[in-house]
Amino acid sequence: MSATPLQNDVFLRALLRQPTEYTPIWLMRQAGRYLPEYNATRARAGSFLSLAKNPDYATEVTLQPLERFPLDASILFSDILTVPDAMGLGLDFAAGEGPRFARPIRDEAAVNALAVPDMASLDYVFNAVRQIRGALNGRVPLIGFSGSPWTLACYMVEGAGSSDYRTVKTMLYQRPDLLHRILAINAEAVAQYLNAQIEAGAQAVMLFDSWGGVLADDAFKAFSLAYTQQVVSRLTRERDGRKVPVVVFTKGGGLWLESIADLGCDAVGVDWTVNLGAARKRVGDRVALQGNLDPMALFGGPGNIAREAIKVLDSFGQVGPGAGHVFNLGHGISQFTPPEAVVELVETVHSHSRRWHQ
Ligand SMILES: Cc1c2[nH]c(c1CCC(=O)O)Cc1[nH]c(c(CCC(=O)O)c1C)Cc1[nH]c(c(CCC(=O)O)c1C)Cc1[nH]c(c(C)c1CCC(=O)O)C2
Repeated sequence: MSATPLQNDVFLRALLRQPTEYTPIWLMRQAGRYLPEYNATRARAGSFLSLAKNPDYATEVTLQPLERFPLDASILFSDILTVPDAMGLGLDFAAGEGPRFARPIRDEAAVNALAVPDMASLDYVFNAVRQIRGALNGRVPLIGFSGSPWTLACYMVEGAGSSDYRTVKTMLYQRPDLLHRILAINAEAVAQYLNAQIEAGAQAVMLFDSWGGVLADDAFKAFSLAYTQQVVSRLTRERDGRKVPVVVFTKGGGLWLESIADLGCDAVGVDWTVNLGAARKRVGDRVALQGNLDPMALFGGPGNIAREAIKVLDSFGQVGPGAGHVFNLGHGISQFTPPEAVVELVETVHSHSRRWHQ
């Protein structure tokens, strides 16, 4: 990997709770359908999957939001479902629908046949990481990511998105042994996958536990948290003399912030239902926090977007010694977001946050 020094490491320092002059910002799903240039590249590629599997296209769309907005981090353009795809489940994105697996894991025979995939089958992801690092040339850090073992299991068992998670929860309550076997395989696969991204040049990594929040309290601990913990404990935490921060984002995880902060990660991502100031009191200075503007606040129109962003910054408050805040949305940006809304958001966060960093 090239040794180009980072020109902007505010994001990495905030995650590590080191002093910064302002609050860094990036947005979940910052490369995506709300950008006309993304839609143009996807049309050339033919489909989402051919875009994501081609490192040239993946590099192009990763950089698109950075050309428009002065964001403080970039995120690998890929998807969390690359791992189950590499396990042979047959991923497909039907037009206008969400993801779908041709061969979901529904019974004991399918669980018996499941294994950690050969990481060589995910080389297109690691090649994209290397190529993006080259194209970034030190502008901002690159975030690698994966789904959490539980969130991946949701898609693997359901075979698609779900409104009630009935299939995977049926397995959870009827045959917890099968679900535990899937989760153990996922934890090992995710750890290898993230370590290979770090090896290829990812400078921070994030685990998306997008469906942790649908679980009952005890089930969250046994089926989500325990396996995220296994992943975090297996990660490479330093590379080329720099720490590689780990962020864990659990959508709907507000009730379990203390437990998530105790995983050994550097930062906890929070959705918009959480009061950031209260969250900070609960986790103390054990971890940095990332979040948490309601993505729909970007539909508020001029002035109102700034007002809502300021509320988030003021809720976190003074970013003194040992504290860290990375501004983000509480979940992915909507495909209907007007790009001008992001201009106002980034400008507001960069300018208003300075008063909290003195
Ligand atoms: C659950 C999940 C998925 N994928 C992801 C998650 C976790 C985050 C979350 O909770 O939202 C993660 C993801 N997916 C994508 C990224 C790219 C990086 C970024 O810019 O943040 C990331 C980090 C690209 C994508 N992944 C997908 C798109 C849209 C595909 C398109 O271009 O048509 C993008 C830009 C497709 C996808 N991928 C997934 C779904 C449910 C869908 C369909 C829904 C939708 O269309 O928004 C699974």
